[in-house]
Amino acid sequence: MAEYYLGFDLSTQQLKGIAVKADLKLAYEAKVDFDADLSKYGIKKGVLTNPAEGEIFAPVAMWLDAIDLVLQRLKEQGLEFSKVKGISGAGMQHGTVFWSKDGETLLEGLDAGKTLLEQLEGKKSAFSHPYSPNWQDASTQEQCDAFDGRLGSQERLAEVTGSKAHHRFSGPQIMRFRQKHPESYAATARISLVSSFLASIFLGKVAPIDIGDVCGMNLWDIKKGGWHEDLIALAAGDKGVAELKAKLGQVPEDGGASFGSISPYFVRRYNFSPSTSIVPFTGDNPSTILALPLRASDAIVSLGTSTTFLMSTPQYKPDPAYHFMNHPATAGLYMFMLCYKNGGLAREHIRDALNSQSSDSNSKTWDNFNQTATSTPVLGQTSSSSPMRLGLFFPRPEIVPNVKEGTWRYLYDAKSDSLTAVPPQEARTKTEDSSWPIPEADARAILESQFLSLRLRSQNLVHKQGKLPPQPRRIYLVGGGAANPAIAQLAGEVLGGAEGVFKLDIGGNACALGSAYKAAWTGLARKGEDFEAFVEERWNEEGFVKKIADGYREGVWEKYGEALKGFEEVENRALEEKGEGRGKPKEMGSAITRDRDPTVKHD
Ligand SMILES: Nc1ncnc2c1ncn2[C@@H]1O[C@H](COP(=O)(O)OP(=O)(O)O)[C@@H](O)[C@H]1O
Ligand SMILES: O=C(CO)[C@@H](O)[C@H](O)COP(=O)(O)O
Repeated sequence: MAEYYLGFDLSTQQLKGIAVKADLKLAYEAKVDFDADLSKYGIKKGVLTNPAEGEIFAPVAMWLDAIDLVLQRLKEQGLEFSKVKGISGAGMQHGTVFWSKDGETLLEGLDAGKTLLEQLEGKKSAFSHPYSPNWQDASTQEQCDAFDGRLGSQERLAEVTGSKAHHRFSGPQIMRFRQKHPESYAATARISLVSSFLASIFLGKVAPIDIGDVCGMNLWDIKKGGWHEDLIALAAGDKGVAELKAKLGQVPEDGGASFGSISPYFVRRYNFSPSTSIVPFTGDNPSTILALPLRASDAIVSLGTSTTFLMSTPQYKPDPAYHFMNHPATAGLYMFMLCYKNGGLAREHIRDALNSQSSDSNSKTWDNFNQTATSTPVLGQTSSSSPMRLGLFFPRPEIVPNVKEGTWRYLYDAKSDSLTAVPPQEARTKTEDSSWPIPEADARAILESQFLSLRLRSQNLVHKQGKLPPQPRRIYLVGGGAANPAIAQLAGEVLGGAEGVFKLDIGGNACALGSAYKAAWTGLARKGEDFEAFVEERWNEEGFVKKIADGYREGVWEKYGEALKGFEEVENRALEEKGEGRGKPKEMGSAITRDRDPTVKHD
């Protein structure tokens, strides 16, 4: 009898669910698109905003609706839930859900004849606050300054927790929630991350936070393997340490140990077997690295709403310029991550500007954007001596670097190492128009800019590839943007990749797939078999991945290397003009000038 393992991904714009068989082959997949399916919540691109305070958040009720809907869709496709042996999942990182004092009782007593929404957001609410702060939120600069200051420096905070303070990280967010909504904070019995919220629904009680995802909070001491007392005191107020620890709960060390069996609600309502195991749900990025048997110097670029760059490494080399987190399945491994807020939506802005000039001005297709990006020469140079076009395109405040929203366009002369600002469109003359036609030149420039930033910050973590200079061995593209051939081409041109640029050829969602693999590993692995060995054994290279673009191109990769210095300077100018937070002048430099020896271990 076939048996299935389910993986979910609750991300910014969708909830996706997929089922794999024991050989890890994809069997079923379904999704709920929040804007298309649940527009009644008034969301746009999955979220609500309060621009006056830089707040971005999502209604928890919408996610409850989405869970019922995605299960219905999986059922309609023919998935027999009684054959599901294990469930895991992932949630967008950093977001918190605040459970009320009634939350756990309501979860435990769910009536299979009613929907989740009716019962958890009904007469009594399971939540002390109806919204979950979203990772795009930028309202916590004051709290971030306090977090960076508490341990003395951004470097020290990064050393202890894996990251300097970030607006979206749960610690600063919880601190602000306590300050802004003291009554709701007092009425909060438990706090979940988005991942552990989703696990809680399936488990029928509040599930623990996962060992990988907990590193996205600025509250967890990675080396100690426990909550950091001083940072908890900062978020909670000095007298509230024990209270906040109780709200957050214990974090199990083993990311693969089952939490127990599925809630009776899903047994009765959807006919799951009562023995279906609920396996720790982790963050969407940690889960994504589980979808591939990553080797040294392999990199994943996730092109969702955010752009993230992910590597799996045994080295813990924290720095304020990026993030380190515990690997979600294997103790002793870490996930290296860069995360950009201006990913998919920033590219869409330029796509829409180009399409608005065409006959079908409302078109949402990428053809125009792709054709324009690939027909523009490398860095916009018409000859090897003409200046390079370097830009930053941030319609929303950015994380890397920490600057407010804005657009910067510069012409860079690599020989004299000088930058000339391109004036805004309304103040431009005809000559300048040809040096940077807007929006045409933006199509290539935004892709180059996004990949140059990744290259700049990851160059210390990649190794020589045979005779080729240090660069990724393979680049794997995942997320919505991975479907785009122009993006794949530019990823290879800028970042290299000795073997090329690849994408998963199994379904549309690496993150949910990674979760389903974890559920399968927990259910099927031999005693002591680690996650990597389990996946490697079942890996079918031809069936699972597909090469979609060349990587390293001699001459082109080196040309982008010449642009890095100018690009770093463009970021510095943006930081000077619109940077946020303490330490803004250091933010960039540290990424390139610090130790260049990738073998150095910090203990
Ligand atoms: N063909 C395409 N080319 C470029 N970007 C695309 C394409 N298809 C989808 N996208 C982008 O993918 C994004 C959604 O990606 P997805 O990984 O599903 O998002 P999330 O996980 O953040 O909800 C959209 O914002 C869109 O910009
Ligand atoms: O904030 C981060 C990671 O630190 C984001 O990557 C979120 O985890 C959201 O991811 P997507 O919705 O873009 O997949």
